[in-house]
Amino acid sequence: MRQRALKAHPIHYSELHTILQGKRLVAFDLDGTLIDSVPDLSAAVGKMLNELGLPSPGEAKVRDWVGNGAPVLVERALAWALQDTSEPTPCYERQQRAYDAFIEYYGAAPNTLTTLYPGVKQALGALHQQGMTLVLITNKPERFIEPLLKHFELLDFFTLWLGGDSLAEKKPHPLPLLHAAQHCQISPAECVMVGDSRHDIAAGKAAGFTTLALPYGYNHGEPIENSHPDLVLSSLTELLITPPRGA
Ligand SMILES: O=C(O)COP(=O)(O)O
Ligand SMILES: [Mg+2]
Repeated sequence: MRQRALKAHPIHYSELHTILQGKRLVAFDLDGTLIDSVPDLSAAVGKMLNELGLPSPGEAKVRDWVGNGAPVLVERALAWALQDTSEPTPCYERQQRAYDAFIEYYGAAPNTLTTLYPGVKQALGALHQQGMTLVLITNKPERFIEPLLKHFELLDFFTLWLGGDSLAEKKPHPLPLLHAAQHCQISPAECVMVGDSRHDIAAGKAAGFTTLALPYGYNHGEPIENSHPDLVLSSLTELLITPPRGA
């Protein structure tokens, strides 16, 4: 059942300061955290299903299917489209054809309808300026990361980016987070994971990172508060709050 997200309370400087104190690395999720990519993902899913003679699901459904990487997104879309047909479980060939078509359609138009969320560039810029090491950890296939970051002029902020297919495990497994920390020679206790889904928060907790959540992204229709992150921001603009006068 879809629940209404709890309204994040306004963040006080001291709260954020405590969370970020002594931190040296911030790992950002991509879809639903930095970019609202569902319109383009949904268009590609629709074209893929139409090519197979199946109906388009529309953006609202796709929004709830994003978060476990492209193969699972395609699996969920096929399961929805085939549920009332004589082939409720697609054969391997159909699954593979669907995945290849999705990758082709999404690769052809990954940033036509996709937009940056408020405060993203400013927050990344401010953290980078403060000397924080920034990494990007998404479950999206790695091939799409660099073109998207380039398109939105975010690439230069990041030291490292990992996709769902970059390593043997993806979020909610802690491996990509631990890999990033080790690569940057920073201990997990000095790292923060910022994301919109339960997979980001679970991976962050399992890796020993502090966890910050955004409530506006894609979390399978559930409030992110259910995952008990260390702090919920209402937007990345809140990372820009400055000390109160005299603090
Ligand atoms: O491709 C996905 O499933 C979503 O990727 P994310 O990890 O950037 O939210
Ligand atoms: Mg996400």
